Amino acid sequence: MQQTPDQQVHNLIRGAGKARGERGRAKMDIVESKQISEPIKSEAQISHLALDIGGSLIKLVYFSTNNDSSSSSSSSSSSSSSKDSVAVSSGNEGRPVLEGKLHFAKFETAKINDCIDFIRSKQLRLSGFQKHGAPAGEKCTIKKATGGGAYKYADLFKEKLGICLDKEDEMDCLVAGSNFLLKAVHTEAFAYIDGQKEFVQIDHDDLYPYMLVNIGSGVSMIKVDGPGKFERVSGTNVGGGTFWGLGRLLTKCKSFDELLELSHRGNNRVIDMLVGDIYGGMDYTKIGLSSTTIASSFGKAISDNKELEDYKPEDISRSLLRMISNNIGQISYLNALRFGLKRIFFAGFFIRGHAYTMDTIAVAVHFWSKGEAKAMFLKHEGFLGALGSFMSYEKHGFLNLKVHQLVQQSPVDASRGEDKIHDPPNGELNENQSIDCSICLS
Ligand SMILES: Nc1ncnc2c1ncn2[C@@H]1O[C@H](COP(=O)(O)OP(=O)(O)OP(=O)(O)O)[C@@H](O)[C@H]1O
Ligand SMILES: CC(C)(CO)[C@@H](O)C(=O)NCCC(=O)O
Repeated sequence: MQQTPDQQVHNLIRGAGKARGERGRAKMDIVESKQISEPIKSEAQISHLALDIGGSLIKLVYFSTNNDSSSSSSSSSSSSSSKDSVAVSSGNEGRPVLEGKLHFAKFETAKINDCIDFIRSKQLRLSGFQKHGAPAGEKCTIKKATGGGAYKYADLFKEKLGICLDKEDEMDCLVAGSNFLLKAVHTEAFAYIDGQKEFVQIDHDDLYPYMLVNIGSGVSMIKVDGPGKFERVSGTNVGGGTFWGLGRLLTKCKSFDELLELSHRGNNRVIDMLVGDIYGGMDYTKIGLSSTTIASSFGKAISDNKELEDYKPEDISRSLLRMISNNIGQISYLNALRFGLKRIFFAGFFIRGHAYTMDTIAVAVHFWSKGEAKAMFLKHEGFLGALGSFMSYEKHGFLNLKVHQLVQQSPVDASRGEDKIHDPPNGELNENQSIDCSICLS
């Protein structure tokens, strides 16, 4: 009988373990590159899959081995494998170490069948762990999953893919994903200042406490005090779902990216009521408001005597984006102030690496904090929950993950003021989102 790629590697690994007199599962251990030796070659790939099924989007993180020697880590001492073969080395105490990448993909939750087809096409459902005590003949592989959809769609995944979703708490996963990225990926965090991205070096000894603001469909504000130590201190229902929902109704846009794209060309002053509109063109200096400050989002629509059709969709989009980003920036700052936090990391797919969104949030935080607090953003903004879900394989002792810093690619072209991110239609994100790493299997 022909074996799946995953089975081939698992068998290979079992064989390698036996040859060294090992039994069953290995313990968790830190994989140091100097411990990697004796490369073993296989023509197989292996994948661990973790999901975050949110109100708007499903995010996937999965590991696959390199099938190209050129992509194996330069920090590893494992010798290169031939093309189409997998570099499998033995780590500490002969435990198998696989060189590869963490890949990222996303799908609209409303199109969950596309996600199911993707998982099927990549054979991602095959790798995993059999459920203990499952009746003979009942094939069910366990996958880590978080987000509300891990509950809502559990039956669908079981029925269509034979996958049992092992649920992990959403806030736990967001925090685990954020801590992991901030520590392991040195080009992860950046500030957005005057239209430029500036990478922020994270001091591992001075990371906590910080505020994490995850802007998904709704918004969660989490005070993070350490690994696994956090409190969700606030949230708001005016989030990414509000922008996309209202924007779709008001502009007839067919996709989120189209709505975002429109905002590039729009002018919010056509619809927003500015301080100057109220004060006859003057600043209100006494309370620190310039004439161009928005006094009331969408306020001009009261008196313009116009119908919706009379406004340009691009102006509506810009006004809406500004209103929501500004509001989130302000609430985040107020919560940071409650706890004396100076650093606020913004994540979630609402941001979408979009210049105007980041600029508005950063300016709001700067303005309200009088420069005391700093807004920062994350390269893998929308994948915190999915990464945290992936990390829980490690937490439960199934694998040990080590990121290779040297081959981590630059996330964005910092010279570009306006980033346009176009994902391929099949949900997989571009190469520079993937993270080179190795995993030590248990
Ligand atoms: N292609 C897209 N389709 C729909 N929304 C998108 C898309 N790209 C970005 N977004 C924005 O990202 C938001 C979803 O972000 P994210 O995936 O982080 O949250 P979620 O997990 O779906 O939501 P929640 O955590 O509240 O359940 C959407 O509400 C929308 O504003
Ligand atoms: C309900 C969740 C946590 C689901 O991800 C998210 O959408 C959210 O944080 N909403 C905001 C809810 C509130 O605190 O008002």
